[in-house]
This record gives sequence, structure tokens and C-alpha cells, in this order.
Amino acid sequence: MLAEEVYVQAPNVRYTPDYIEADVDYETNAVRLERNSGRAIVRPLSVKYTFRTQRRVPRVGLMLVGWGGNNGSTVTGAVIANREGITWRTKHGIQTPNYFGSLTQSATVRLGSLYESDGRFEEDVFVPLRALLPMVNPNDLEIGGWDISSANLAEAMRRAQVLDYDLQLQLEPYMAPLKPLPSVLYGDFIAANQASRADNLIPGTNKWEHLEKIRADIRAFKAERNVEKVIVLWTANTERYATVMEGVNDTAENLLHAIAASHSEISPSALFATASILEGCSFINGSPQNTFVPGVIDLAVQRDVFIGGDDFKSGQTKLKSVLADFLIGAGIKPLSIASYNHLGNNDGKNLSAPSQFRSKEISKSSVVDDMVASNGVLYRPGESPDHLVVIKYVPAVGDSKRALDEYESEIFMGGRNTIVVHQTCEDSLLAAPLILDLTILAELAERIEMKRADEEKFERFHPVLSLLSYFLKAPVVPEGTPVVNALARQRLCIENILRACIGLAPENEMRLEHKRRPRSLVERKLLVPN
Ligand SMILES: NC(=O)c1ccc[n+]([C@@H]2O[C@H](COP(=O)([O-])OP(=O)(O)OC[C@H]3O[C@@H](n4cnc5c(N)ncnc54)[C@H](O)[C@@H]3O)[C@@H](O)[C@H]2O)c1
Ligand SMILES: O=P([O-])([O-])O[C@@H]1[C@@H](O)[C@H](O)[C@@H](O)[C@H](O)[C@@H]1O
Repeated sequence: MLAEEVYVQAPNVRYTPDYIEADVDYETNAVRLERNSGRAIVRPLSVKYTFRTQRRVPRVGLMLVGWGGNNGSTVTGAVIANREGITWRTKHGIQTPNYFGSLTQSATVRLGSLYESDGRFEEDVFVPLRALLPMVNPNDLEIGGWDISSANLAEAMRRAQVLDYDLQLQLEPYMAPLKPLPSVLYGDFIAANQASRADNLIPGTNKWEHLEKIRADIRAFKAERNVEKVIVLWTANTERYATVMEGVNDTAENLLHAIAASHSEISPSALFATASILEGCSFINGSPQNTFVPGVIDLAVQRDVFIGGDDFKSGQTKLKSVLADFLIGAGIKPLSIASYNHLGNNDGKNLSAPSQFRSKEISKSSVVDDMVASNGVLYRPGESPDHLVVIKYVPAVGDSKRALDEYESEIFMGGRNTIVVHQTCEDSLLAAPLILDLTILAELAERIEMKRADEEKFERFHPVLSLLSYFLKAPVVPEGTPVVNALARQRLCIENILRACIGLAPENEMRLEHKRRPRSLVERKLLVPN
């Protein structure tokens, strides 16, 4: 059964006009290892927390860097189609708009169970994840942004060749008036083959003036679109890694000085991140480059502004973070993972350059590290599967990226198991819903505070918003904290934190009520909530 709204009736949950407040016991364990015996001494911990969520959902703007790209034009068209209720004809018949592929809009969570009056189980009740807490409706997002290409969004949509033709025709009048703001293009951060697109640049070479222009763009967008807050999201091309340099981008102060000096190692993405942070806007990096050099992280922490990244986890890598978790979690030992893909969109063209490919290779290669490290039965310290990542530019396939994977594993008694996957990833149709989820959850996170029972003040999540890891190939996490890539664990993190915000216990799947002998009618009633 699917419900559409949630109200928790419990003494530990308080609904005020402004907030939802929930008192929860956060359970975790501290472990001490006895070196000589190898025994783990576990000390269960229970910490009382109060979560507080602002209930009013503000008007939100989403500013995309790379707005005229395949992802940017696709997500914009999709929001318009959903908002306007545009339907279109395809060879399969009439298609209605939706947000499939969005965790917040199209995935559900189990709230609990319906019971018969005599205590017998009737059925489980699920709700869309978006129903757990007040969230932005994607239809209400005001979308804008920047692009080095001057193509308006209708031209960009045609260039992308992603959305169905009949839908494009209907979107045309909505998209043509949308024009990306001029942006910046520095040196060799993106492939030289992108230069032909770059006809929409902020004049000059002074990076501080560029920074101030981008900041002014954000303020102007807020005023013109009458939004209360803006989220800035990078969906522009993959950049090469920036060199982390002491005295240049290693601290917030040095970063700002380096921008003022127009230092060559200040990348466009780092400039946009800096501008966003200085404007108090959360910044999310959907690409694999190291936008978040130490100086950018330092600035985000100083200004208490959320940053999240890196690199949307949309298709081949998303499946890898499931299959590797399944295999290793089942005690099966992947010996090699050979991932090949070819794609024909402009992203693929940019990635055909070695420096830009290297950024992607790094983010795609690190995705199994936590799963391998979790199983010392299968892998010796330092041991890991052979992991190959190949990306080739094949214009003929366009945005329909072809992912071919082979998983070779060792099984029982020296046996081998081979899994071969061929996956057609409609790259932009898979990435666009992630852009919406990243925006919606970053905005929600801005309205959530928490405090322990022994603390005076509420505080927000750490500025490095690792809650967003589920959507990203190479999650950026607060220093000294673990990176989790296993998709199921990442999803459970989001679900359980949202459950805590409304006073519900984490989903543990024990289902004890269904694992005991049936009780007498009277006893069963004891199970039934009154
Ligand atoms: N499934 C996916 O599509 C997917 C998954 C993970 C990551 N990504 C990443 O998302 C990004 C966008 O992917 P895409 O398919 O939309 O690519 P795209 O090439 O179609 O779009 C990128 C856009 O960014 C613009 N651009 C480049 N540099 C810019 C700058 N400095 N400022 C403003 N605009 C700039 C380009 O003109 C282009 O319009 C890429 O980095 C890609 O690696 C995509
Ligand atoms: O599908 P996925 O691995 O999550 O991610 C994709 C890569 O496989 C591919 O090389 C490229 O099309 C996209 O930029 C995206 O990064």
C-alpha cells in the first residue's frame, strides 16, 4: 500500500508551526581490538539526539554551470514538461512526464504495517521518500545558469538529441527564451576540442572580476526569479585535476589571494564553488575533477556552506556499487572488474582528451574500495581486484552510453564465476533526476539541525555534505571520516536520517513480529498498536 503523507503520533515527536522536532536514541558501537587475542571488544553506545527541521519549504533556485549541456538542457526540459503536464507521442504511444530515477520523487520507504483488528498482519505501508519531510517539489524549481556556449536552451536541447522529438517540439517555446549567462574558460582545464563551443565568455582575464561577476549573477538571479535561496550545481564538462599548491589553494585565505592574482591553477569549477560559498549557496560538483581543493573546503567550513561531490553516479558505476557489494557481501571474491564504455555525447568528446579522462578514471576506479576493505576474509590487507576503466568516444551512439562490464570472481573451492553486463545508459536521462535529488536534499539539509541531549545549541550537518554520497561516484566526506560507496548503505543512510527527523527508528529489517510462533488472539492484540 502507498500512502502520500506521514504523521508520526508519538511522545518523542513534536509538530510546531515552524518545526518538526524529534527525540531519538542514536545507537552505535565503539570497538576495541585486543591485539594478542584478535578479539573485538564491543561497547554499544546510545546517544540521545533531537532533530529539528524547518517545515516551510522556501522558493528555491537552481543555477547550473553547464546549463546548455546534455544534462542541463534535459533536466530543464523535464521540469517544464512535468510542471506544464506536457504529454507527447512516441512509437510506444502517448508518454506522460515523470521523475523516474529520482530517489526523492519515485522511490519509496516502508513506514510500517497495517494490522487487522485481531492483530493479524495485513500489509506493509510505503510512502514516497519525499513524503517523509517537507521537500522542494521539482516542479517549483527556478532553473538558470551559465554556459561557455551561447546556445539557448531550445538549441541546446536539439543539440543534445536526448528528449523525444514530439516533446522537443512542445518544449521549444518554453526553452528558446532561456539563455545561459556567460561563463569562464581557463587554459587546459577542459579539452581543447571544446574551444569551438566557447562563444559566451565573461570578458577579460582577471579572475577576481570573474568571481565578482558570478557572485553578482547569483544575486541577480535570486532577485529576478524571486527565490529565497539558490543551489549552484556543476554539470559542465569534466576538468583536469588542479594541482594542489601550498600558498595557492591549500587554505581559504590563500585561495582568495590566488584568485585575486588570477593564478593559473584556479580552475573554473573552483571559481564557481568559491563564488557560491561566498554567496552562502550550497555548491554541488557533478563532475569528477578535484574542484574541492583544500582551500575551497576550508572556505566552505569557515562560511558554514554545504559542498557536495564528486561526479554523478548514474549508470555503469551505480551498478558496480551494487554488484560489487552483492558479491563481496555474499563472500564471493571479485578478482577482476573490467569496465569499458563508449559514448558519443559532448562529454565523451571532452573525455577523449587524456587529462580529462584521467579525472573520470579516478572517480570510476575508487568505487569498490570500501567494499573490498570491508572483507578481510576475502582480501589480504592491500589486496584488491584488478580494476580496469576504459572510456572511448564513439559519436554514433550519442548520449546512449554503452557500458560493458565483466566481473571475474573466485567462488567455493577454487571455482570461478563470471558476470558479463551490457548496459545502455541514457546518460542524461539517468543523470537529470540525480541533479534534482542533489538539489532537493541539499536544500532540505539546510533546514535540518540536530543536537545531543547534553548540548545547548543545535547545529547543522558538517559543511562537507556526505549525506549526498548515494548520488556520487567519488563521495567527498569530512576529513577523517569513512567513504561509503556501497549503494544500499548509502541509500539506507539517507532513509534513516530522514526517519530520525520524524522520530522513527532506523529500518533494520528484523521483522521479528513475523518470525515467531503465531500467538493467541489475545496475545496478538498486545502486538497491535492501540
Ligand atoms: N550520466 C551522465 O551524463 C553523467 C554522469 C556522471 C558525470 N557526468 C558529468 O556531468 C558533466 C556534464 O555532462 P553532459 O553530458 O551534460 O556534458 P555536456 O558536454 O553535454 O555539457 C557540458 C556543458 O558544460 C559547458 N561548459 C564547459 N565548461 C564550462 C564552464 N567553464 N562554464 C560553463 N559551462 C561550461 C559546455 O559548453 C556544455 O554545454 C560532465 O562533466 C560529465 O562527466 C555526467
Ligand atoms: O555511468 P557512470 O559510470 O555512473 O558514469 C558515466 C561514465 O560511465 C561515462 O564514462 C560518462 O558517460 C559519464 O560522464 C558518466 O560519468
